[in-house]
Amino acid sequence: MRASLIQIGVNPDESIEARRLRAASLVREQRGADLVVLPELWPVGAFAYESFATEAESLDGPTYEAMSKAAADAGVWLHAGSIVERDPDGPLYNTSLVFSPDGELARTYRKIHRFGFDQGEAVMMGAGEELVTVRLPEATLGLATCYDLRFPELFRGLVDAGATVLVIPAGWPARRREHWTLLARARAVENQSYVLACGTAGTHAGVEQAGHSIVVDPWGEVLAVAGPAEETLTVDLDPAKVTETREQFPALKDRRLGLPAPGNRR
Ligand SMILES: O=C(O)CCC(=O)C(=O)O
Repeated sequence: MRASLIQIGVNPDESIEARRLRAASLVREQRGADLVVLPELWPVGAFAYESFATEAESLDGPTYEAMSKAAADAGVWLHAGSIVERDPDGPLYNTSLVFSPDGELARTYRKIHRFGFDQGEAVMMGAGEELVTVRLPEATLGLATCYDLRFPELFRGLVDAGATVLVIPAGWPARRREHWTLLARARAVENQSYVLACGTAGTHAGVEQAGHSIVVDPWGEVLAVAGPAEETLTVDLDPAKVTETREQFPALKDRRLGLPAPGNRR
């Protein structure tokens, strides 16, 4: 199963329209891959809070249009990263779009853990309430976005729902790059799953992006890692390795769930 992670640059000197065209053409170049992944909020930039309301799109908006065509032209499964979704009946959401190789919108995922504490995304966007997996012929994707990476219980939920490849588009800041790499490897090891973590490159809204998109196998080995600049990583995954790892080192079977809360026993 060949996966390509497009670590696209999000510098403000490029218009959103131009970036959409460029992203579509980068996706088309990945013909021959099984799965292509773009990062979080790449059209607008994850920290461009002042543009969220004006650049919000409906689920059949311009990013949908461009990515649906690009997936169909390339004949690939496309995790098109996320957009600022305008829900006509609700708040804005940070929503990922996954397309099948015929360009159909297969699933959407609204980011569950909003970043910013009491500011930014955390107050400007609604929180997703649903775990999402996507069945591909070779693997089951478990979807998460950026800050979600810090919440291991989300990934356990995805694994319990059958996920074998955890896909994490992000707009991670450079100043916490160590956390990004460490958490991506931790999520792979503890869940005995592939991790595809695709970040953005460049600087926007004054926030330097970490880049360093990373692919980790179910044993925690780093298969590929990008540099800080725009780059596409292409990696061959072996879906059987998930089953093998889970059978040969069956730690997931040793979980002890439902233990009582701490008591007062001495
Ligand atoms: O958790 C972090 O350090 C970064 C999270 C983030 O930038 C985001 O979710 O947009």
